[in-house]
Amino acid sequence: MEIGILDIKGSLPCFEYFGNLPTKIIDENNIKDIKDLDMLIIPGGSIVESKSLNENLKKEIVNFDGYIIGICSGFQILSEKIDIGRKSPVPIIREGLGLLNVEFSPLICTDRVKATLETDSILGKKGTVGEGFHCHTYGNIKITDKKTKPLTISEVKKLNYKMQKTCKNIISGAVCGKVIGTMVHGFLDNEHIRNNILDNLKVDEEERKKILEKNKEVMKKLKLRGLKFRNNTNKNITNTENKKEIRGIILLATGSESGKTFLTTAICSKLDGKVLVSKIGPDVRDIVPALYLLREPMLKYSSIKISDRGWCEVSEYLNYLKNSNYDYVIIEGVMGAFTGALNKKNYSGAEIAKLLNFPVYIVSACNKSGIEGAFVESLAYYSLLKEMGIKVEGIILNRVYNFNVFEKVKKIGEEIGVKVIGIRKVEMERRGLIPEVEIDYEEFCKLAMELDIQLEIPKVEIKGINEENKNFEDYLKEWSKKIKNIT
Ligand SMILES: NC(=O)CC[C@H](N)C(=O)O
Repeated sequence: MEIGILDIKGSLPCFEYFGNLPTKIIDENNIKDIKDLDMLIIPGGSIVESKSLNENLKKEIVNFDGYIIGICSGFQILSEKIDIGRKSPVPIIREGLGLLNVEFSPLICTDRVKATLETDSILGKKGTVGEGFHCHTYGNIKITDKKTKPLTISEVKKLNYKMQKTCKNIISGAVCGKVIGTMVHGFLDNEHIRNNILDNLKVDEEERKKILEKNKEVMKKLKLRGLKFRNNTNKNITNTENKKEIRGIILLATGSESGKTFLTTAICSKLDGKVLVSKIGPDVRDIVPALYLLREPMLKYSSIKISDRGWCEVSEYLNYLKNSNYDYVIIEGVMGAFTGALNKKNYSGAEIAKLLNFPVYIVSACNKSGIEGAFVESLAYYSLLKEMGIKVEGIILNRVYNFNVFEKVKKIGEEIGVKVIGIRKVEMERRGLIPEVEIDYEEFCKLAMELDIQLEIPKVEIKGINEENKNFEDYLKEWSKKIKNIT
């Protein structure tokens, strides 16, 4: 039994485990081997956005007569067409392979879901339920012909950033003969789904063992291939020592669109060792570029809940870290550090940073109020975060366009003991580099790797939740009084 996993530009072969089924890596160099496979798994990623399929690869996939399972991006390329024109006044249509009679258009979802099989397939009988998660920008599915049947229905709560009043069932997969597609990542990692596949392919015990053995090797290789993205090629990507220190930071911004995702990705590209990258709040799409270069899987711990939104509670997160062997933990904040703080308790990035008790860097971009304005704004954030008892490691001014000016604010920072780091402006105006509308992981990661960024990442002590009775309003009042005293 030979099960291929496609590892090409923009694909995420380590995002999930695919039931530990893959026994062979298929890339640009051995596409001729596709025809000899029993099954081809096409992972998620930005395969459409990265324009990764060349004519030869297309031909091999279309002519392949074994099973094909496409997940998310892998599903999209099996369809007829994909409109990736999010926030574009006109649709931006990319042709798919047409193996499934499906059309895709923008629909954002990052929920963890229960998904139910709508029809019998090698994944199991109709009515079988599995778990997994969505992580897409273009996930609206229209089936255009009866030949193709809905495969999975997902129960979702949040679509296009909006909480639904009640849980909604959306079509999340399609099947036509031996071609299968689903948006649900991790679906094959459900033990019973994996077993159904092996049963339906009539794989005996002996062969199952062989598959597992081969899969271990495949996983190792896939992971090592990711090193091409690490600037720091000490090649130490697995930390085997038990008790050792974890270093970590949280990037909290003064507002959205400050380039947090780009910085998170760039920082991860410089690190050596085992890295956990997580997002405060539910929008796990932001950490996918970092996972792309780290070749780490998306985990429940990839999203830290902010109020009731997201995947795992702060306490669960800290527990997980306590028993982990990570060298680094990089956490990307959400919107501005204080956005939502007066709304409900623990509704802001700053409050989550406090609960985690991790050091923080404040990120402020210079493109709105200039280097001067960004510095002033960050200082205000700095002092209020301090007021809240949060450790602030420093200020990162992003998109610095003039280093003479920057040096002046840096010096002023030095005089008061505040570390100010300047990151040069990177030209990122075109689609494919803007996470919010379209992102090509390969291009985005290449740019991130080239970024010169040197940060002190301090040791963190993983304790229990750092909870206090005071709420944000109290801190804000106290801090405001101090400002009043200046006048
Ligand atoms: N996770 C994925 O495979 C994402 C697919 C595609 N890039 C989208 O955002 O819709």
